[in-house]
Amino acid sequence: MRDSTSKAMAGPRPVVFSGPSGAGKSTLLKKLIKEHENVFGFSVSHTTRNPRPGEENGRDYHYVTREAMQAAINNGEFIENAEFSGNLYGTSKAAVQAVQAKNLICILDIDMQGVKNIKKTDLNPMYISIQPPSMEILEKRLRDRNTESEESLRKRLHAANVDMELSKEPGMFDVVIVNDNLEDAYKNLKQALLEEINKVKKTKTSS
Ligand SMILES: Nc1nc2c(ncn2[C@@H]2O[C@H](COP(=O)(O)OP(=O)(O)O)[C@@H](O)[C@H]2O)c(=O)[nH]1
Ligand SMILES: Nc1ncnc2c1ncn2[C@@H]1O[C@H](COP(=O)(O)OP(=O)(O)O)[C@@H](O)[C@H]1O
Repeated sequence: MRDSTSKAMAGPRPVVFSGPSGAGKSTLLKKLIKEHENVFGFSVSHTTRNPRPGEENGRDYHYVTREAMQAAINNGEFIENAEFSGNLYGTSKAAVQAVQAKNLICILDIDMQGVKNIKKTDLNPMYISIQPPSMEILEKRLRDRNTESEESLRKRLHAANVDMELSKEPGMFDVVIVNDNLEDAYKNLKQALLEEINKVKKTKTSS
């Protein structure tokens, strides 16, 4: 039996975002959080990859060594963790609690392994998949982003193929958004979250 009391106390239902690297998750999430900063909070993951130009420790990720991260995982500090493209990534319990303590909708940006592992927990989020219009467009966007080496690009494109296949499994996601035109994708995203956004706004104005 799941403990509904602790969930009710944990605040609004979290939202998990997944989809291939380069699909546009960060772009859409940043827009969403900027427009609704009193509604959404980002679960800041840990990673062993290096920060990209413009990324900030503690805001985009907690950048850590593999040794430190493995020790924290062994210590039971993570809800889930995964190896992606040669690096460790994970959601700490503290990252989610920090958002829930503010009574915000907690947003998780995680890969497919993370989605599968979160499904085994009692977090009970809504699952949204962000997909590119095609593999060709995905590759172009990833190349134009200019953040990856040829080796990393190859790994990401391979993972994207696997991800896009796994995403087709019925029931894996509550909502699938194809990010072709950015403004249209953003509108669809807001529409999918409208009910949850209104719920949070209502509790804020009535308290
Ligand atoms: N399982 C899991 N995946 C994560 C986590 N944080 C980020 N990811 C995923 O790791 C992958 C790589 O992320 P990143 O290095 O930021 O590259 P990008 O997706 O190309 O911008 C993406 O699919 C993210 O969704 C996490 O805490 N857990
Ligand atoms: N709808 C879109 N049309 C064109 N370019 C896009 C669109 N959405 C995102 N991008 C660009 O594609 C690249 C990958 O997007 P990003 O948000 O980093 O993806 P992810 O977080 O899923 O890896 C970025 O350079 C971003 O500016």
